[in-house]
Amino acid sequence: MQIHHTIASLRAALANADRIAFVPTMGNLHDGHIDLMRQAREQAGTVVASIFVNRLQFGPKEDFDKYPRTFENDCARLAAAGVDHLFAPDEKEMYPTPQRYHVEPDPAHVNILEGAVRAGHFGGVATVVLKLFNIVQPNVALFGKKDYQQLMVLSNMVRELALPIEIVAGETIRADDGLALSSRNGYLSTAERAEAPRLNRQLAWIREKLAAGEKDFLRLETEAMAELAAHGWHPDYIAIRRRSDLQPPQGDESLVVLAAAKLGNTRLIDNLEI
Ligand SMILES: Nc1ncnc2c1ncn2[C@@H]1O[C@H](COP(=O)(O)OP(=O)(O)OP(=O)(O)O)[C@@H](O)[C@H]1O
Ligand SMILES: CC(C)(CO)[C@@H](O)C(=O)[O-]
Ligand code: BAL
Repeated sequence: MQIHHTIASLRAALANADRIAFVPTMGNLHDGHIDLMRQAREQAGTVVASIFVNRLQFGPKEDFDKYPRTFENDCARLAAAGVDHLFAPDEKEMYPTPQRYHVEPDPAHVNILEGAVRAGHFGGVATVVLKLFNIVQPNVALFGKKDYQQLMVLSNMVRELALPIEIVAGETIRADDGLALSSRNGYLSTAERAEAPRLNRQLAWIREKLAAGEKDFLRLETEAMAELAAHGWHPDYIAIRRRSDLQPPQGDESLVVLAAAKLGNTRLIDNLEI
């Protein structure tokens, strides 16, 4: 695997690539990331991953400074997964001057759920991903469903800006007890880690109730949040939405139930398609 810290080096290496599959990450890699690399390998002859902790998508009180950085380990995992090129720029390379040109996603897509809690987050994600797309110029890019709203926002960006890139969604990879793998799981204490699968269990409970014909979405959302709160969580939302644009369902659409909640100092998200 070749490691590139500059745009010039990556561009030179990719000059003759035929078809490129790209997986952007913020590092501290786990099996969820590695599954995306595996799918990327099936998509194209050249696989590019990136590691960049993007300041633009973190709020002032969020965990940018303490976000886990495990570069050596990540490189070993990417090489073992058959990644051809790793792009790992520092902040000066990505943002040599303050980033003044920003992507402003559709407010209807970002003023809800994660975006309502993390103001400016999806603008920061869209801006860095568009810039990474311009640097890598992939044919296909892969993102995990764990970050369901991110996937929706980026799919819409690609469509509205007519980027010639196919977006492929990877299923959420979970621990045996159901907890969605996430770099932020590493912040959990032993007791919190034992409690953490309850988030997924509440989503599964909602899915079961819906399958059994329950129609009162608000009751399910409220009861699931109350159950979390009773076990020491601070839920931001549990919401049953239509998959296409994450708005409240109007009729017979395909649904997804999404959740975000804090356990101690750690904020976890998860979702289940219904
Ligand atoms: N459990 C998972 N299964 C599948 N894909 C995942 C999983 N976790 C993360 N991804 C995907 O990996 C890509 C990079 O994500 P990122 O580096 O932010 O990892 P993360 O574990 O989600 O970290 P964080 O704790 O910041 O949410 C994104 O497309 C994300 O959706
Ligand atoms: C897509 C991404 C790499 C942009 O920084 C990040 O939001 C992530 O890791 O999901
Ligand atoms: N996995 C999404 C990146 C973030 O939480 O900032």
